[in-house]
Amino acid sequence: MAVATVAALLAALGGALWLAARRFVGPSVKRLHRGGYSGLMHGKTVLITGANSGLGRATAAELLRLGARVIMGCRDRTRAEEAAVQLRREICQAGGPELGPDSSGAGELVVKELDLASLRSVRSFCQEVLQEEPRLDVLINNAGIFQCPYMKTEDGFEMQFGVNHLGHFLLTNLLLGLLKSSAPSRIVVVTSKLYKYGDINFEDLNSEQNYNKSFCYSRSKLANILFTRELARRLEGTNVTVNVLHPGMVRTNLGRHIHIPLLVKPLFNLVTWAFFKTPLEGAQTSIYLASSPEVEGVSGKYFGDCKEEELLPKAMDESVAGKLWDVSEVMVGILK
Ligand SMILES: NC(=O)C1=CN([C@@H]2O[C@H](COP(=O)(O)OP(=O)(O)OC[C@H]3O[C@@H](n4cnc5c(N)ncnc54)[C@H](OP(=O)(O)O)[C@@H]3O)[C@@H](O)[C@H]2O)C=CC1
Ligand SMILES: CC1=C(/C=C/C(C)=C/C=C/C(C)=C/C=O)C(C)(C)CCC1
Repeated sequence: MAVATVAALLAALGGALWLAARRFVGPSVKRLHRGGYSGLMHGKTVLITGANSGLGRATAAELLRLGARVIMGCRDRTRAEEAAVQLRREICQAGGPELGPDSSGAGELVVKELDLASLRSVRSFCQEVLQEEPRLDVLINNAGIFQCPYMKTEDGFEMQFGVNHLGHFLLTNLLLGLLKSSAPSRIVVVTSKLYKYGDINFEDLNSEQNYNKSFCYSRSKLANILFTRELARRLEGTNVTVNVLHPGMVRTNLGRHIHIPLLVKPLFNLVTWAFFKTPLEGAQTSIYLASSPEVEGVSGKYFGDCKEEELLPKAMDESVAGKLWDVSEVMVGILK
């Protein structure tokens, strides 16, 4: 009995040590712009959706540090203001420059309300941006919702397809004129490797016949890639580029709809701590595509860990991408 207990304790200790070693020795992405305030993004305006949490927040922090004017497009003003206050404080504590338009080399944070589950909200957000912003250099379509129970957006779309694809589809289209007039400019789209398990089933895009939350997430992320490729084709010759990335598995709030029994939670936390990237690690490819001179002029490509990667044929199907574009135009009501 005593031997069994000691063996179990040793196994648990060994397991914990192995997980800790994975975290600290395992492969991690290098921080692209280490410390310092290079001013690389000075004079540039960047709009990030879902910038109050996870990858969006980490991306905002880094681009702010590089001198950008960062517009945080967030659905909850209170959560967004809180995040903005924290981001400013973190930069000041790290010895960064004073934030604000008057201090040289400093970035600036602007919070604006944007609910991608409401076409009305997307339209009024864009109207405000077009009225107030003379330029837009980078748009980062980052916000996302993952495996929620069956819900519909204000306009009756299945929630994951509505927020992850359709909301961003309308947003991007309404801001294209400003991006074009600010060229060279960039659009960065955040997808997931889970796109592999999705298909664009045109006959039931709102999943009214059958709802599978994993399939719907994957379908929305496949839509992000097809959208990127079709948009890149349409933007040829405009000096506006659009690329798509997967961040890897990142420890964020994305899993909020996954129910994990209380007893298993500590183990789950340990595993995600060991195997998942931190938000700052996960945000590196977004930051790279938004700011690096290395990808100037590159468009329509898929990236992971700051390198181009191959896509499955279904994500490169031009006829599906074209049809999805046409159907999305009708769904969001921008058909000319
Ligand atoms: N974490 C991961 O392992 C992976 C993440 N991704 C992708 O990364 C992106 C960022 O997710 P991540 O940072 O992980 O998750 P978080 O949940 O931490 O952040 C998601 C952000 O999207 C916002 N959001 C959700 N719904 C809406 C809406 N209706 N309107 C406006 N904003 C909304 C959230 O706002 P609020 O805080 O108010 O809810 C939040 O700011 C997503 O597109 C996700 O699919 C891809 C692969 C893996
Ligand atoms: C860390 C953590 C969680 C987060 C899970 C995440 C972040 C899931 C990521 C999903 C992926 C990989 C999506 C790919 O597109 C939970 C479930 C809230 C439970 C507590 C610990």
